[in-house]
Amino acid sequence: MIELSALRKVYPSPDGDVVALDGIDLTVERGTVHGVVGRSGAGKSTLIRCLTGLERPTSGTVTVDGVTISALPEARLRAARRRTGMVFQHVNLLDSRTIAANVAYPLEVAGVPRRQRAARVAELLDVVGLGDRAGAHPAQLSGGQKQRVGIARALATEPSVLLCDEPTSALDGETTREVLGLVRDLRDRLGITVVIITHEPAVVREVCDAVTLLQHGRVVQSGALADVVTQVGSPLSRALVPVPDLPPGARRALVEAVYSTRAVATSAAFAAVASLGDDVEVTSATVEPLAGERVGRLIVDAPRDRVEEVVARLRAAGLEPLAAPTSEEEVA
Ligand SMILES: Nc1ncnc2c1ncn2[C@@H]1O[C@H](COP(=O)(O)OP(=O)(O)OP(=O)(O)O)[C@@H](O)[C@H]1O
Repeated sequence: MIELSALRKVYPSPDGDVVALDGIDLTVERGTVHGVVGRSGAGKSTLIRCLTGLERPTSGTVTVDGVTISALPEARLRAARRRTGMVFQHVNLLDSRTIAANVAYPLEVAGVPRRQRAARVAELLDVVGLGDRAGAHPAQLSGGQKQRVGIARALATEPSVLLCDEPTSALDGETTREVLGLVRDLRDRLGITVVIITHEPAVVREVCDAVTLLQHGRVVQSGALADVVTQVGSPLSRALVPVPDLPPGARRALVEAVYSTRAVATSAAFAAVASLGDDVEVTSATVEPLAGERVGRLIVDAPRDRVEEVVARLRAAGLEPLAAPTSEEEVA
């Protein structure tokens, strides 16, 4: 489990201090995949660096599996770092070494004897599905395979936490799904805790159990995926369940609504709108598979004097409605 408490990081600079993290309180449950999203400069990388102990917080604490990383002296920090594996956007493998030798590298550094190392590397390559490529060199691998080697290397020292910084942004859609499938598998088989920084809503939808949105170094929204997306009008609901652009032209008043298909069938949601008559219509809608279920979001266009009636009807049908939503926000 990871616990951040009142975490603050200030970088001094000649033009004045830069507050990268401004009082972060966050818990990541053991054995879950937690996404961290936010615009460029929101503080995501700083957060990860504080988790690895590469960066010392200005104040506040970082605790990983009961060890307060932020309070450890330098000498003990190195051992603690082995408990956290890092995966980056660009894998940075040693080209002259085989895949197996790349995965073995952190074990060499940790002083693990040769025979033990070989057994562990074989096991790790099996875990990431590259057991038959041990003797290949990085240049012979696809981008997705390289990323899997990076994950195997990060797992070499048996970390309890895997920190992933934009692990799939250099990969195409199919390969992204493959790597995320592996992350899910690691969570399920090894019970590992994963923190994944991403700017891609699809990554959060596909693999995260919980998600946190950062803005200017602060937590704007955080929680289990199924909960945040059904908070109507919230930035994560809008980013993770995006509806197509509203058609141009005159609008009367808008009502936004979200629903989990576990509670409300999409046909029932549309029937509730239809029951309001011809002058109330769905102007944009989507249903996204997410967190093991499906979440729908729709925007209803209605005459201004019927907004309250629309909200009441949608609520009675089991949806979470919001009158007069502001414009769609881009958060990721
Ligand atoms: N070493 C540093 N010295 C000074 N300022 C820094 C340093 N590292 C980060 N910052 C500043 O701290 C803020 C947060 O940066 P950070 O890299 O954590 O954001 P980010 O959300 O990861 O952004 P990106 O998505 O672009 O990587 C930014 O304003 C950045 O300019």
